[in-house]
Amino acid sequence: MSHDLSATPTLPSLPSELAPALMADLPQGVFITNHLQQVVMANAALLNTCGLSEAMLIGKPGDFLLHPLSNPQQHAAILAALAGEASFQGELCQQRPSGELYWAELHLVPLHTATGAFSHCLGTLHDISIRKQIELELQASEQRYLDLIEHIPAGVVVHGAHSEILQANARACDLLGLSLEQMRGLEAIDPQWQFLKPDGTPMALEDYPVNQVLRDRLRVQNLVVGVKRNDATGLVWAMCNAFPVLDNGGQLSEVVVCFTEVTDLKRTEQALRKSEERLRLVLLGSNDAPWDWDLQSQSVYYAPRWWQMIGLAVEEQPPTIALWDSLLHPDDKQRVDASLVRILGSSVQSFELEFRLRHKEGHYVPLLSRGFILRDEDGTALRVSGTNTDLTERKLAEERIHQLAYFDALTELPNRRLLMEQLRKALLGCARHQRQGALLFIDLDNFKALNDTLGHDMGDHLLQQVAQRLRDSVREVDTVARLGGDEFVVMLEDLSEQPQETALQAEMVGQKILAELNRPYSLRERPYHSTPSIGIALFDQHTAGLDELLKQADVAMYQAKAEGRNTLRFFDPSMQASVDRRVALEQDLRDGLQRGELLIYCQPQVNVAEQITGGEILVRWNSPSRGMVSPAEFIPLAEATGLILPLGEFVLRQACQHLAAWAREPALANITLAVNVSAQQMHEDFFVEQVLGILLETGANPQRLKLELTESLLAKNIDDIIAKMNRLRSHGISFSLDDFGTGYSSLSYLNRFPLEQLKIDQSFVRDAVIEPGNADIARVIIALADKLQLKVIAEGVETAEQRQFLLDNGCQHFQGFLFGRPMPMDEFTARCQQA
Ligand SMILES: Nc1nc2c(ncn2[C@@H]2O[C@@H]3COP(=O)(O)O[C@H]4[C@@H](O)[C@H](n5cnc6c(=O)[nH]c(N)nc65)O[C@@H]4COP(=O)(O)O[C@H]3[C@H]2O)c(=O)[nH]1
Repeated sequence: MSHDLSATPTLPSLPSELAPALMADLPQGVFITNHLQQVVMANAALLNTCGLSEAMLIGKPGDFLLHPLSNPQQHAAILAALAGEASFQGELCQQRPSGELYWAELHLVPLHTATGAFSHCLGTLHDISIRKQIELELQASEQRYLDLIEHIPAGVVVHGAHSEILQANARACDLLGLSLEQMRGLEAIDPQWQFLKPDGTPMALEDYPVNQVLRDRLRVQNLVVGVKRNDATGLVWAMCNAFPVLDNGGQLSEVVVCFTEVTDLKRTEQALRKSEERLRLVLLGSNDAPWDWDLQSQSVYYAPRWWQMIGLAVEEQPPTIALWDSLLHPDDKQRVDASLVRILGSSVQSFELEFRLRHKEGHYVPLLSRGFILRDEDGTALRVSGTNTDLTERKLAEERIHQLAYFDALTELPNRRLLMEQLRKALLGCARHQRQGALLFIDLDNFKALNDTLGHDMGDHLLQQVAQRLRDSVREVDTVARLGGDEFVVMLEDLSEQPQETALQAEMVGQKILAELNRPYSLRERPYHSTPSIGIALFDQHTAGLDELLKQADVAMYQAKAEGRNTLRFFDPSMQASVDRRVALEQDLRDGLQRGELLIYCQPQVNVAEQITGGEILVRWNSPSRGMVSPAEFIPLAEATGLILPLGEFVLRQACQHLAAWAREPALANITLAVNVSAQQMHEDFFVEQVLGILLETGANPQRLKLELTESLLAKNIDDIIAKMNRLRSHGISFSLDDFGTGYSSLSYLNRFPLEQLKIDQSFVRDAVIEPGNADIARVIIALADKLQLKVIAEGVETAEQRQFLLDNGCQHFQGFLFGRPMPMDEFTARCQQA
């Protein structure tokens, strides 16, 4: 501000008249004070700047420069300069008389005479208000900028064009662990910096954000760097954005680097990555197959293991939910689809479902699918993720455990435990279906002797063969179990509703088993003969305890043993008695057939005019010991024992012989005989040949032979039956469907059978005039026959009223006591001849 006096110039000798003129033209304010510090001269520019007139200034002291707003130190320096002690240069705040403040730059230079005496002081005053204003604004702006960067939450470092740090805010100092003083001047290549890449490895110098900008002059955006600090904090992570600042000439002048700390984020990310890695390893090791289903976009992700589980290469097919659905086992589909709809529509967060998916090789893989559901605030499912676990091994293990727990290891038959469970279920089934069942307790005779003489090995071998034969002797639905040792149990379910019939069915199976187990065995190439003793107990919904039932069968088995072994016995004495009776009847029937005790009767069939058009052949058994036995009694027995085959053949032959004999008599030549054919006969391979053979042998006219089939016969092996009927039909034989309306024949394929006639069952006829329901059925049958272009005949017509009803409804053929009971053939022949 003030200068050394020795450096001040001396006043040049200037013609005094030139000085005012010179000063008047200067644009700068100039004034001169004398050694008394009075203003002696001032130019117009000065007066203008100060807002003073010459009168206000000339001759006045130079203290007009001392404005109270300016610095007191400046005042002293100005006064010293005016006194010639030193020069002055400075910027001061001044005030015009109008009160207006302005800034001025003041230069004061003391002038000396040639002898060195102070004579004058030369002053220049320049209004710098505008410049000052700009400077102040710049300062304020600078301050604002500094305040701004100081307060933003990011760290900001400003580098110069050579990477040296010019400025840094407190957040940057804090983040980088250095004070502003330590930072200023530091260059980006300073070894104090140690930056790391996102993966934690050291970052190359040229990749430091500031160096990238210096090199490329391009922004660096969102670069994550790790900063190693020398304090306890260790490593911090920051997201960096850096950009170049260019000067007016387009040259890079600064690089600004902004840091946002992301240490927490980075740690979370690292933790997440670790957790993902752990999850990946766990999944790799766990064998589970992850999947993910975005319900909104319907996009699905299946992990490689998912594909592998069902034998497909990854994405061998488009990964869709439809693919999964198409691989579902048909038996699981409905359940699983319904469960998913229910689960997604509810508020549950997780679920477990078991199902099977089709493997590429065709088999199904059992899977447990565990899923987690992501929902929005309204509870709508957005996404489902989970894993599939292959249950093959577990299922096999469960099966093995089940096998061990419920099956006998030697024979692989169910053991006592499983038998008891099945028995419990069977008893419940009895109550539901009103059907009875039977328990057959089978014990091998003399098994202990075999074990003792030939060894346990042979004993085991025999038991295995017995098990197989038992299995082969019963239906799929029946149970064969081994209780232990040589004790077996066969449980028959769903037998008849009638105790007598149930006993018969059980006895049949028992006989079959007896016969099967009596066949010779081969024990290691050695022939062996074994017999069983069988005890039978029947059960129904009233049977009390399982153990009690088993004991009854056991007791019956001991009874069989006591009665000489190799036989069967019923627990219930009345059952036993009925079985005994039945066995005797069977033997008698067999003998009776041999001895010619069977004969045929015929019942007339008439038309509307009550003329005999034919007759139904009905067999009779004239037993010397039993009298005339009804076919209702012995036909079921004949069917159960297979005797129906020779019996049926006998009846057919007898009928054909009569037809052949009648052919020559005009009164009889047109009579048609209907012969009942049982299902067993029809299912015999040679049946067609047998019928044709009898026709050939007797010479009967096939046109006069009608075969009566029952409805139930048409339910099994339909194609075979149709083929046989067609062959017989092609020879002129006709068919009538007996007992129509009592069976379950499906009307939908009735027209596939080459029938000629439907026979309305007598039960509908009997009550047709009493019970409207039966009348309706009879009407429907007649209408149906009409629709199918079949003839219709009503059987069991006993009254004129019944006949009239049938006639009124369109039935034109009748059979029943009203027209004649079944009668011996001679009688029938005579009646036809009389007509
Ligand atoms: N209440 C009443 N009954 C009447 C009337 N008209 C006829 N019947 C009886 O009804 C049965 C009609 O024979 P089905 O339905 O074929 O029923 C026959 C048939 O299924 C079977 N059957 C008879 N003979 C043979 C045969 O040679 N072979 C086969 N497989 N079964 C036969 O035995 C069943 C019973 O024969 P049957 O005792 O002779 O009994 C005959 C007959 O006597 C009537 O107006 N009122």
